[in-house]
Amino acid sequence: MKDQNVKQKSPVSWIMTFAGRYKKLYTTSVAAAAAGVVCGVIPYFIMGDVIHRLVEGNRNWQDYLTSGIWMAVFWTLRIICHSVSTTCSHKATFHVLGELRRQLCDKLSKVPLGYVKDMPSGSLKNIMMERTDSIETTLAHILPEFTANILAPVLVFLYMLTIDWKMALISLITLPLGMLCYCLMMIGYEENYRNVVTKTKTLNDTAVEYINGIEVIKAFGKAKSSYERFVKAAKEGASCYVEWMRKCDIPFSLAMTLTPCTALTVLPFGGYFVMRGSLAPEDFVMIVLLSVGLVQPLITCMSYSDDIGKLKTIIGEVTGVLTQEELIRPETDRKEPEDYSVVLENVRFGYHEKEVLHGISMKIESGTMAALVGPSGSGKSTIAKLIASLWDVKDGSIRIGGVNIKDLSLEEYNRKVAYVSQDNYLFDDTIRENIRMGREGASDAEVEEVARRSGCHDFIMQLENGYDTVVGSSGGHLSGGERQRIAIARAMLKDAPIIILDEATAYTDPENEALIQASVARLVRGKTLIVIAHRLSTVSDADRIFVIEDGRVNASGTHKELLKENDLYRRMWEAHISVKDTAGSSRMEGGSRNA
Ligand SMILES: Nc1ncnc2c1ncn2[C@@H]1O[C@H](COP(=O)(O)OP(=O)(O)OP(=O)(O)O)[C@@H](O)[C@H]1O
Repeated sequence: MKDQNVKQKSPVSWIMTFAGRYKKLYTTSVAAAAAGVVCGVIPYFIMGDVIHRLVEGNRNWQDYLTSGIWMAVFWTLRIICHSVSTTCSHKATFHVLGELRRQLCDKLSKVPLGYVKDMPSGSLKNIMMERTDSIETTLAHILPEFTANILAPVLVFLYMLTIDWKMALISLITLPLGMLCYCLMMIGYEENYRNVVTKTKTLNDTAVEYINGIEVIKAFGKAKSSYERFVKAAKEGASCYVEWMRKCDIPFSLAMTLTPCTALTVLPFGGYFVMRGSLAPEDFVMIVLLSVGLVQPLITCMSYSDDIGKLKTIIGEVTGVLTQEELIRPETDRKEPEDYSVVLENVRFGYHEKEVLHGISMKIESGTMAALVGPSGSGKSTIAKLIASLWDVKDGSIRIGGVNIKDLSLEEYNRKVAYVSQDNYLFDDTIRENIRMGREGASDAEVEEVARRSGCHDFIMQLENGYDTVVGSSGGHLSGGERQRIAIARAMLKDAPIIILDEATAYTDPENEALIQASVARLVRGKTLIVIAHRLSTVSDADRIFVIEDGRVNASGTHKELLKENDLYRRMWEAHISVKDTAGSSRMEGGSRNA
């Protein structure tokens, strides 16, 4: 399905877009609902016939018994049809919801990382879970019940026309008045509903932020102000809803009172026609009975307009996600890279409107180690993320082994590149499974081997359940350094030919960092390694160091060359050495004090 096709569709065709091979179930559901309506109306015809026979003086009780049995049969059939109809529509609806979530999940893996990161943390989850769930009842009931509730009064009205056309029309007099009141209530519906949705979203995002940021909130004594923000959002959400409901009160009550009042017109006019002799008393009784059943289904239909409004808003939100621009990639590789060299040619990129990379060009030979260094905010991580294909360049190109990465499929590309950042996410699973995520199907022995070689086996074995220790949500049961080491082991298990380490050891103490570096160096031998590190000593033996300043490559070369030729690098190196010296001497001072 092309996502663009999802845009601007009516709710029914939108549902059908996701129903796939379950479309037939919806068709069956509607057909069964229609059959149920016919079965539900036939007893009225039989009833009319019974009244006629009674008035004509028929005293044969067997005739009435047969009519009663037929009425029971049709009512039973009506219940069976209703049950078939709802079963089919529910089955189809659960498939639609499943498909919807699958497409949303799939979409998130194809859109640029920035889109996901820029959304408040609660919003996407809210769209995928709560909001999608909330349309289940509407989706399951709308098609069969709308059909039934429209078709039934139409059939009843047609039947009334055959009895007495004037009385049939008279029975509808209050309907337009009721509808008018209902329409008045619906003025500004979409805007009001959107308003409620926005307020609910704000409340949701505030709650998620409050929970996610609880550590900072406590540490900085912000509990009161954060709680107040949450309460304010809750109050605004509630008052916006109450205000809307208050506006609806009078027109809604009038609509609900006027619409079913068929008796107001049918009784006086019918009585008058009977007295004048232009309407048979038995037809009058029948018209009164039918007029009662004429309006109720229409009221039920009107009550769906609320659900349809909600459905439209949710369709808008879901299509908003589904129509997001994806990273432009083919399904399969258009060309096979010759090697694993990485070349950036005049790359320009910006988050939103602000450009942060202003024409970056660099060449990293296959199988070598390159380092990106530079002041904070100069664009190092952005370059790494572009190479890892988390965003698309705005201008220029990135080539792997001579092939533009836009000509490589995302799936294949992900196999070729392993990216480890400062904040690698660990899933709430065991350490073993978190490492195994690097290569599906890796054996326990392979997982342990890579952990040993990445220098995390020892600390894992000290945990209560070793490799079977569950790391908690986002790896919260582990320290920052431990999380990073596991993320490195996971990337090493992937065994990708290009490895990007973006401050991957930032949380690790210098001793452990040196250990990890040595392990990584052994593990990545022969691969292309791109490292970003603030501690310059950890990258001084890189084959090539790129000095990034303000979104541009200021210089490149080996450590020795840059020390000799580049002012910025020399200053950074001197600052790094003096910090190291200070840290070293204070450690020594601390040591002598302790001695
Ligand atoms: N998601 C984002 N949205 C908007 N601007 C961003 C985003 N990520 C980074 N930036 C901006 O882009 C610029 C480059 O950031 P980047 O993280 O690439 O720098 P860096 O050199 O890696 O910094 P550091 O060494 O501190 O990690 C900065 O001005 C930063 O504020």
